[in-house]
Amino acid sequence: MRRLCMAEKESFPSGSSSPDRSSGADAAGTSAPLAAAPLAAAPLAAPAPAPAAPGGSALSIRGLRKVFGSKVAVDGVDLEVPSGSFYGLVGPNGAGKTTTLSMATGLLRPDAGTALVHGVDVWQQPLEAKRLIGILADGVRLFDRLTGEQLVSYSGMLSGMSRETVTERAADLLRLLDLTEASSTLVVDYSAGMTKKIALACALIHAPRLLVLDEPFESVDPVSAANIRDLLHGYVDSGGTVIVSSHAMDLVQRMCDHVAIIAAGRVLAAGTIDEVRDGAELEDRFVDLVGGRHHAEGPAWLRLS
Ligand SMILES: Nc1ncnc2c1ncn2[C@@H]1O[C@H](COP(=O)(O)OP(=O)(O)OP(=O)(O)O)[C@@H](O)[C@H]1O
Repeated sequence: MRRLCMAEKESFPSGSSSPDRSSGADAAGTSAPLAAAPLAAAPLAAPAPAPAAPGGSALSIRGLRKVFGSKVAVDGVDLEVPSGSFYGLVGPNGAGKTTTLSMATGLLRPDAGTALVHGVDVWQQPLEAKRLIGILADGVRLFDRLTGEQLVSYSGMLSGMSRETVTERAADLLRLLDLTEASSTLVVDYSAGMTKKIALACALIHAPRLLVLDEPFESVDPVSAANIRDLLHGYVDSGGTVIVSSHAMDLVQRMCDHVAIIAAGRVLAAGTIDEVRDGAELEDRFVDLVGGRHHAEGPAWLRLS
């Protein structure tokens, strides 16, 4: 969230770039560390080769922990995200989803624990790890005085791709995300949904092995959301891995093959969708596990008759 911007500035190791520094490393507001990591040009739907992944995990998290003052935001999270999976991360507001994903992708330094992306330690080998990751972070600022096309193109060029490849991919992404008409508009003038989509394009342009998307469908219209789902399914079918945090349980149940339910900084359940929902609807299982339903009609003053 907005707070993340501050945390990021403090959390980057010396020698690596904070996502919102003016180095230009983070045209997407999300992928600054990629700037110093030249990437081989690759077709959009064919993620770049990755080091061998022990156990076939795209992301392996062990004992991640983060404390803000007296608030334990993430309290020893373990997660195993299989390579080639479409993984949903769900939890109530303030559960620690954004904090967990930020630590797992190198945006926020953990107090404890490790995160391996395809076997590469995100905090020990940050540049190598970040080549493998595309991030749509929630609430991180973009370079919004660029046009949509410039923002996506610079994200690609900062990843080391040739201008020709970047131009081709940027045009593909703008078209797929229904942003071609708005390609010359400054991002600051975009709607919330358009901003989300352009940030997604920035996360995709270097064809990462792992896509981490925090609330990618928030504010996005239904047609664009359907197009994005198709795009992501095609990416997963080609060998990529998607982790998506969302509050839309029905969407996660339909779209993902794995899910983890997180609350108060801990994982309450994780596995395939069928394992976690255990014969019930995912939403009902979520409410059962997380609790907090009030079953009240609200205060008397709010009842109009
Ligand atoms: N930089 C920060 N400083 C202080 N507290 C923070 C910071 N970032 C997160 N928190 C706290 O950590 C907890 C987890 O926040 P986080 O944003 O990870 O939750 P979330 O599951 O993503 O929530 P939501 O679904 O509402 O987006 C919350 O209590 C939040 O207030």
